[in-house]
Amino acid sequence: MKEFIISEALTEKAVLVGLITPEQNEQKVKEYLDELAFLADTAGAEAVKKFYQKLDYPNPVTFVGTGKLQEIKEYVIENEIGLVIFDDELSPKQLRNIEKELQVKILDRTSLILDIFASRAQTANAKTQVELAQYKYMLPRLTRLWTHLERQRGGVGMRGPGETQLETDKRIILDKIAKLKRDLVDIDKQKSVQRKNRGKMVRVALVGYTNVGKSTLMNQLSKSDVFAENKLFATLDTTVRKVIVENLPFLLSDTVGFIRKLPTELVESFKSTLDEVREADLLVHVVDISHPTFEEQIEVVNKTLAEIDKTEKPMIMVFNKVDAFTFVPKDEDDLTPRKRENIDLDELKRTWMNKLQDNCIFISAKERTNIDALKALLYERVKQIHITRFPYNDFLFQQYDEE
Ligand SMILES: Nc1nc2c(ncn2[C@@H]2O[C@H](COP(=O)(O)OP(=O)(O)OP(=O)(O)O)[C@@H](O)[C@H]2O)c(=O)[nH]1
Repeated sequence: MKEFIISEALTEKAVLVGLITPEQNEQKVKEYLDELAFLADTAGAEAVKKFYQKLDYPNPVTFVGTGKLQEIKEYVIENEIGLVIFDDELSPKQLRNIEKELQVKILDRTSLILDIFASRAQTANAKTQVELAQYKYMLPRLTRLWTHLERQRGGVGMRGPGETQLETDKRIILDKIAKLKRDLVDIDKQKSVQRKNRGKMVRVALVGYTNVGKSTLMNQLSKSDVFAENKLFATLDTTVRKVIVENLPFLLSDTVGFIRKLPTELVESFKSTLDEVREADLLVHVVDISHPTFEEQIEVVNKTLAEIDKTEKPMIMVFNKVDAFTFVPKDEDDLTPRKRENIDLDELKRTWMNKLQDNCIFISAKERTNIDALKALLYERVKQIHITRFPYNDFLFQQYDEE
């Protein structure tokens, strides 16, 4: 089953395909494909061409229309492309038909993200979570992957009487899923013991869209050396550090970045990573304000948070990368897909501060702009939580004084 992990194959030129529908306008699809190109790059593939098609809804047989598929096919043959990536999730039937027609490797956004996850997973926990997510993704697509095996009845010893190969394969995968889930329960137990052992310290979790600068900020706040890279999902596992501001220690965790269009059942596979979010006392939502679609990224993060944790937690919004914010003036004849084209940074600050009051702050983690102000804000919030929880106990402060 390991051949499902396809990282090694992704060193090739890729073509991207997006559909413009009444739900996804042209500007949005262009932004999605830019992000898909970034994802492809992270996986090791170079996006050399983007194809778009306007349709009322995806073609149930081939996703795009037959004419468009022929156009893609000609391009693929002419330019010796080995990989075509679709921005939306393909049904097993669409996948099968497209593969048959194009005769090259076909991926969709989900399988590409899972491939990146697979190549980034370092610890047993991350590896188990990714493998579980991959099998969950694979299960409904078995007909595509395994029909050729259906004819080879009798070949594999584990098969039950009267079962087709497909049923056997499904059963094998369901068994694997069950085993991975059990493994994760064990890992969860260990992790929750670890979390309990962290004592009474207030827990703060950095959350945010992928590549917004969470690890960079973690480094700045904790002076640690967490891996920060301009690639998506540099952080798959949660890193926890003790941070001390003034005299007040608290625990800060860096979590996996969120991304749009990731199916919820796959998000669930990352349960033990996301437990860090569930069990946090305070969320620090990091935003890349220099990104053209940062508002949409905020929505994706808030939506994902609501899915994984029903309780409303206190949250601070940290608008990062102010150094990279570019102002696009009103009168410029501009083709940009930028939503905020007529807004400068001050106006943006005013808008968000009106909305969130002192629950937001504008920083540059890279250039250390306003980091001290962020520390002061964190100090206030962590102190409040600590005092509410232990009104008669200044244990934490004492503990640190004694160290
Ligand atoms: N210009 C600018 N770049 C920044 C800033 N903070 C981080 N970056 C860059 O943004 C990229 C992503 O940073 P990370 O810290 O890895 O982001 P992350 O949110 O942890 O990423 P994931 O692990 O994908 O979730 C890196 O190239 C950083 O150098 C900033 O304040 N300004």
